[in-house]
Amino acid sequence: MRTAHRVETVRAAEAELMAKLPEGTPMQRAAAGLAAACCALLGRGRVYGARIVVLAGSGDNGGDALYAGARLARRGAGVQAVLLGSRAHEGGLAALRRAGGRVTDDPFEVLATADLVLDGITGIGGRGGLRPDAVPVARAARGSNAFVVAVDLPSGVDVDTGEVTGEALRADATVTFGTYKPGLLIDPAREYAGAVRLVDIGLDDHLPSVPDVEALQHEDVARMLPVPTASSDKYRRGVVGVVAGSARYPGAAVLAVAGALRGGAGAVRYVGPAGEAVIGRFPETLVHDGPPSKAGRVQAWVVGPGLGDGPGVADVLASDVPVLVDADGLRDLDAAVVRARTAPTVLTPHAGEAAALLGVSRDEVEAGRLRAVRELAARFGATVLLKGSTTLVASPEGGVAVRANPTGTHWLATAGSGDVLSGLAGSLLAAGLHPADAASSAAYLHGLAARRASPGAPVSAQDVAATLPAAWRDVVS
Ligand SMILES: NC(=O)C1=CN([C@@H]2O[C@H](COP(=O)(O)OP(=O)(O)OC[C@H]3O[C@@H](n4cnc5c(N)ncnc54)[C@H](OP(=O)(O)O)[C@@H]3O)[C@@H](O)[C@H]2O)[C@@H](O)CC1
Ligand SMILES: Nc1ncnc2c1ncn2[C@@H]1O[C@H](COP(=O)(O)OP(=O)(O)O)[C@@H](O)[C@H]1O
Ligand SMILES: [K+]
Repeated sequence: MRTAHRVETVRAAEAELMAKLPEGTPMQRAAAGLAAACCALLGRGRVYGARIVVLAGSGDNGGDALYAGARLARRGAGVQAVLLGSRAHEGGLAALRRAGGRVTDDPFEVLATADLVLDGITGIGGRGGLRPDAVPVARAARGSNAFVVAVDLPSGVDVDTGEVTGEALRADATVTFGTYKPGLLIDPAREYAGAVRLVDIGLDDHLPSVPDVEALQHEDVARMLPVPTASSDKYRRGVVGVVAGSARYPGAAVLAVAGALRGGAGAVRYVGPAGEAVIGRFPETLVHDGPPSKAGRVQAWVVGPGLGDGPGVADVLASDVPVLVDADGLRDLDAAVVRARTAPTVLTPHAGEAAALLGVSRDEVEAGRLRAVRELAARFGATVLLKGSTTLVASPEGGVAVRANPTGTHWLATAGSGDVLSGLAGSLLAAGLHPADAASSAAYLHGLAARRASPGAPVSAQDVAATLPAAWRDVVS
């Protein structure tokens, strides 16, 4: 599990750590880790003679960058510092000078020929986008051929939320200290960070056990996924009911069932008007064309994909088993009805559906995904999976981390892929997973399957569904 903590928590942990250690030790650990990462990025034998530019703001983020610059200068790199902001970190600047580094007053000249740029303009102390004096320098850095390494986080992004409200410096890689920060796991800021490396500075013992945001890794998902045993039968493994599709959108039913069949439930029961299309494609499905409450026992329902104005939502919400509501099922969803349910509910809106549920604009949701997903979970008393470039999963209970999905590809923005996801997550719910585990492991497998089905090229929803078993195998092996 990768865990991320907000600034306030990091500051408190750092204060405890600093009280235990000689002054300046955490910064030296950060700078050593940063310099080592830069050496690895430059490659063996490439540090000596490398042209490195340090962009140093007025705070400790600049201090980290300057001390790392000093270490690189001692290994033979030519290091030039560009001082931005009201002052420079005294110790870092002195160390750089002692090591042979220089301060330049022509940032554009040195950036034009740089191999590597260290972005130490702002770290966790930055507020808002870059200030006007830093903007042209940041643009020149990005426009150069240099590899840009963000120190702790890309300057100009919001650390705690992943929002980017002004100008920020897009990095190729980020070296972050002590713990991930939420903004490094959530778009749009995540895209500014590039590949992220974590440097241990001894903070772990001082951080709370529950982070603000976390991202699953293979081994976490492997622990959650159901495994049949000798005593399993199709009913004990769980039956998932899928209420989806309409005369207009029969394909949504087929795709939701395709996802559900790969999710570990023992059987999939389809309820709705697209039974023929479903059976034609997946004869193993049990179909029923009456109301869901008369379809027979299920352990979890999925309702909504391609449903149009079709019936079924109220019936399913009145059941006493977990329910996942997606797509058309989310339209005009009554928070009081969801809150009154005795079994868990999972909502899986995309940004447009989330915006409608919250009564705000789609842009607002996309710019502030973390706030939106938390607000929806609290308002509906439900687990909420907010889809999009970073899929987030929030739980209704307080004191639980939001999960940011690290897999996926922008090619997933294709019609029907959300239907596959809802079927998959519903199946995992029926198999007995906790709602947040079902939702987040489904998003993880779905994103992995999309990448695996068609690396770097367009992918269809059917391809994603068909590749789910391979993604599952990757995770558990
Ligand atoms: N504490 C520790 O143990 C460790 C901390 N570590 C490191 O310290 C970093 C945090 O350092 P920090 O607190 O000094 O803040 P930091 O991010 O450098 O920026 C502060 C200054 O920037 C300015 N500024 C603000 N907004 C701006 C903007 N939009 N655009 C431009 N400038 C802006 C403003 O200064 P002003 O110019 O107003 O005087 C403000 O005071 C942390 O990220 C990590 O790298 C590591 O060494 C590990 C150990
Ligand atoms: N820009 C993007 N980058 C990565 N994944 C995306 C992006 N946009 C959408 N997705 C993913 O694609 C899927 C689309 O789901 P949805 O919007 O419900 O489409 P549909 O209703 O057509 O099935 C979701 O899993 C979502 O997270
Ligand atoms: K930075």
